[in-house]
Amino acid sequence: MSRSAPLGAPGEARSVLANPPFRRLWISLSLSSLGDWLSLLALMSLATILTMDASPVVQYFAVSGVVLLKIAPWLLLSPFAGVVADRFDRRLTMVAADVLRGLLYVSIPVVGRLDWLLVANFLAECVAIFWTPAKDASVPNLVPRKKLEQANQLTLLTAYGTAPVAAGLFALLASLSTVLGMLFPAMATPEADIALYINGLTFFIAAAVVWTLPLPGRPERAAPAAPAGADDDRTEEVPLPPQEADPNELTAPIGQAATLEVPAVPSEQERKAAERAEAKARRQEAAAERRAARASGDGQANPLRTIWEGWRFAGSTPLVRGLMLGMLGAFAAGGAVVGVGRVFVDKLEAGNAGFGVLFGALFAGMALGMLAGPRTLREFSRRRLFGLALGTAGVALFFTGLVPNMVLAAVLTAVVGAGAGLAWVIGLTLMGQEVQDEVRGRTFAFLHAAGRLVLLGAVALSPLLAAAIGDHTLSVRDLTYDFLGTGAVLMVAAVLAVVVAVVSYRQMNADAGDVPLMTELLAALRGVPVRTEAADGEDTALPGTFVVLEGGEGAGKSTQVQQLSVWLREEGFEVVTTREPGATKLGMRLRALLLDKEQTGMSPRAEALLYASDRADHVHQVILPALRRGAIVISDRYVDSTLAYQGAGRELPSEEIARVNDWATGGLVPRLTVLLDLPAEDGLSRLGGGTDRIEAESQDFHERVRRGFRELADAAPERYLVVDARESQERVTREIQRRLRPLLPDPVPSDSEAITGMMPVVGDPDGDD
Ligand SMILES: Nc1ncnc2c1ncn2[C@@H]1O[C@H](COP(=O)(O)OP(=O)(O)OP(=O)(O)O)[C@@H](O)[C@H]1O
Ligand SMILES: Cc1cn([C@H]2C[C@H](O)[C@@H](COP(=O)(O)O)O2)c(=O)[nH]c1=O
Repeated sequence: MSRSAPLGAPGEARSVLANPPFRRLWISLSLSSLGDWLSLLALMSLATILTMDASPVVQYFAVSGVVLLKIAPWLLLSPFAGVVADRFDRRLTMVAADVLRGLLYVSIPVVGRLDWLLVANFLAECVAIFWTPAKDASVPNLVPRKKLEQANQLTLLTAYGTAPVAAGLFALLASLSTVLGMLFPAMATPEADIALYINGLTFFIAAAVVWTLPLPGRPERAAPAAPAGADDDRTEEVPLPPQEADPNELTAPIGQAATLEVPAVPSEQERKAAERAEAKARRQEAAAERRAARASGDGQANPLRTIWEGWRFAGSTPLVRGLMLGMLGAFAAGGAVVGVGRVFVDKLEAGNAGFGVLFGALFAGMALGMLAGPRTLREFSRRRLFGLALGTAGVALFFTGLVPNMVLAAVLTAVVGAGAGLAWVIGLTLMGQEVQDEVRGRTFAFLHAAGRLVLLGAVALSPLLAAAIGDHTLSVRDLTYDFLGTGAVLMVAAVLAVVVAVVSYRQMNADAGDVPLMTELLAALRGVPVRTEAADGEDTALPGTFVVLEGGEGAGKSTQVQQLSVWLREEGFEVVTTREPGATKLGMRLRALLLDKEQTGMSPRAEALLYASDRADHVHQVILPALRRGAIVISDRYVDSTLAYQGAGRELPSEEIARVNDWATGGLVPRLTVLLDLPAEDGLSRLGGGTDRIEAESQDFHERVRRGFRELADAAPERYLVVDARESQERVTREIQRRLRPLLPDPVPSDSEAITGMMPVVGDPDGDD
């Protein structure tokens, strides 16, 4: 994930709010949230007042009915809401939803009956279901990616920060009820009625504000015909004539499609290549149109299919899976707290005041977590922080349940709130960044639906569980311990939160590089970065697969790169083959310098830095763009070559080389490194013709290089495949295929035909399939 400056300083909040469209959305969200909380309090109070003469059971059901009817629609309608958010004009959806909700809330005091209160409350919640994913999915359309975290912090701050404001407002209205009753004699319950009118008004204002937002008419859909250009600003993809190319003209690695500035007077070969590329683009465009028509029938996509796709997506990437799991675990734990919280406080003999304190501590903690957490841990990996925050909340909750003491409970509840708030803001941010616009609405809708289901289940089951466990007093000699059923439920919820935190941490940390957690945490607390952008967030969630072939001279790397690329393209993948040094324009110049035998006396450090410099450009220009669009990148040499040649060969300290290269590459680590292992003598004897500056080094040097490579592979066997390069070429290829196959993504999705078709096949300079 990119390092966006978290909120916490006024300047940071201002920088997000300086964006006028987001500022307008935020104002409308603040108003709607304030209205929502106010209406909850007003409806519960109204339900109590309207059932004043009924039995306590009816009164209990009336009040809890308000809450249940707020939750139930989410279970029924959420999936459809996601489709609406992804298919329809999000601005219109939000405006219509705000107006409808405003009308419904205003109608409650006008009608003044319990049955209509419950129905209108239910209907308003049904409408809110369509509003929420439309809003969630719109935020990334209004703010730059790097500011998403701040934007989400602000919207969450509003969502929860307005709760105490609404409570204060309602309390004020309640304390003025006598005066209000005199001013508005027609109102039976002036504070609740006025709260509901205010609520209605906030929704009308919100609708007017949203109407002014510059949201796209319909959500952006991925353009299947031009995926390669989606991430960068290239204008034209032209297949290169690989080997004959003039190094000064080309910026691409071997056999790779690259961006070319078409020369004013193109050569015959370039003209043909451009014609072929144009013809291919036309074919791809036609195929994309056919696919789009097939997918949408008469322009209308099948909603069930779209829902299914959204559902499948939610579980298809470790990151989203980890996030979903973590957030749902948090809902379950939160539901248990809500379910037993009031009784728990009673058992501590703290009554309503105590409940108020815990309520306040939770919200204060959440605000602190959302605001200060990302700021304090600015340098910490967001993927790791999510699980860590959740785990911290779980541990605090465990001790809240274990130690039945009101003061301690208040402090620990604040910690629970801080952890939950931090996890929530990070979770939403990561989802906003990682989930494609096309399915973002559905993903958020599923999160809301599943979250409410889990919440409802936890709220309903936790009191039963507490009752089943019961309260016990344990005595050991003079010591007694009150073991509360409610406390036990909190501990169970805490264990669940910790387990979920660990699982989601592991899922999301899978690609996050190998910086030890404590090292990173301590560095982050000191404000020192130990990770770089590529090692975290965005770049580790890259859809592509990065594979490197390493080995000494003549080991067969280029041969295997070629074999693998042919195989993978046949399997339907987009493949980018590349090499070091010399994959970019700058790299070609560096290569010429580095391998020039005339270049005598180069210092080992300068040599290492030049290779690292070539690599930095390579990663930035070639590797990352390809990985971002989902390609399989196969590189002939990478960081290990510097560690082996300049580290072991030139005897430079390997930690220093690793550090420089970590910085140069942004921490990008290959998914698999294949080491073609061969005695130096055998490899050198395979090379015909003259030698370059490095090949010309002594046999001792090359033997040290070989040992260097082997030590690297031995140290991290899970990331390496070591192959005996004396075996036949075919055998070596088969061995690599066997190891690589399980690491490959699913076979190409139906609409990526255009992607694979676009890439030239190695050995086929035409670039045609
Ligand atoms: N498994 C093998 N057995 C025998 N010869 C091989 C094998 N693999 C490749 N060769 C031959 O060895 C020579 C060097 O192969 P290749 O260029 O693929 O090696 P390389 O590792 O890329 O070399 P360099 O160090 O120059 O980058 C070529 O002539 C190639 O045909
Ligand atoms: C990436 C890298 C390479 N080298 C050396 C190894 C080779 O002798 C040449 C590259 O040429 P080839 O095409 O792979 O034969 O450069 C190095 O010393 N350090 C590196 O980081």
